[in-house]
Amino acid sequence: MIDRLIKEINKKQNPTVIGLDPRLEIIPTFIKEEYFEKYGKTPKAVGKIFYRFNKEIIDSIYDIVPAVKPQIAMYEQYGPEGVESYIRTTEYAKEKGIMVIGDIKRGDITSTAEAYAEGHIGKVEIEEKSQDIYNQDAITLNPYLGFDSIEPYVKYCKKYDKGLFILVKTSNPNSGEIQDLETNEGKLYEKVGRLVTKWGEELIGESGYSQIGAVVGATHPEQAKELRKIMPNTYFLVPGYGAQGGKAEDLKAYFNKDGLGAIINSSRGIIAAYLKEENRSRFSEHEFSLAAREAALCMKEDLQKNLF
Ligand SMILES: O=C(O)c1cc(=O)[nH]c(=O)n1[C@@H]1O[C@H](COP(=O)(O)O)[C@@H](O)[C@H]1O
Repeated sequence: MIDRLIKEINKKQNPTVIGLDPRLEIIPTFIKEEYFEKYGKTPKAVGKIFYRFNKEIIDSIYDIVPAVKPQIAMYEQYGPEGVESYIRTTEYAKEKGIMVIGDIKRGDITSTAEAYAEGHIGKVEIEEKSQDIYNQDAITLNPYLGFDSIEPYVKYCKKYDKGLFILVKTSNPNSGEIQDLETNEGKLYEKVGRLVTKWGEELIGESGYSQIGAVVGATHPEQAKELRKIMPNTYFLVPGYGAQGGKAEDLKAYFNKDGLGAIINSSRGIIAAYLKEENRSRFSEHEFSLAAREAALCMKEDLQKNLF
């Protein structure tokens, strides 16, 4: 998976991933009206609305961006119809040749992790067929339960060429409360970084990077510098650019000298670009996907200018 991702990043000359985090308040009114009229104000309508919105976003960016990262909470909150919308979205992204990082942030004991792993990055046996239900190339995981909660996923990474991005230093303001605690081996996030590196050693691909990556927030460049040293073969998924205040000029430390090693995420900054103050007079709500494309190209340019 990591070799495929790097190939896409190189091909598109763009180390970014667009977050597909739909919320009703950012969806254009004309889309909401269409489906609310047909299905009433129901979870079914919301599922259709999200898919319609995502499909147009994917159509507008699939040729310039290597991957999308749908955040499953936005869909799960609407029950089965929301989850169906998530699955249709990942299916469509794959159809358009764009990679999918499923932001599912799971973490549980081995027996439960087995089910999560089989369902999300393995194949489930139904009707004598094995099926990849969620169409994800990689997923995010929470490592707080230790290696026996991660191991079940590793098996499927090997078997089906999938990847993991494990939370090491998250972007949120309170991340330090636990992640920055001092241990006898440095800060906790450094210790977790070393563990993730060790877990990934047996999954290093041709590119020299492991299929087991790490999540390192764009809002913590100082910590990223330390982690980059500890984790030379680990790819960083870097959320927090844009809406959370992460700036391109701070992101150099997340990359290795080879110009690889990190993929930067932006969700609201791209998919809700048409709602930005400066864009309101330039794009109508019918042009939300044009605004998203322009924002994705701006992000690419911003990174290229400041990083390489
Ligand atoms: O794993 C993640 O993707 C993640 C980790 C983290 O430390 N911080 C973080 O913001 N995220 C996710 O990245 C996305 C950020 O969205 P925006 O702030 O809108 O760009 C959301 O889907 C978050 O759930």
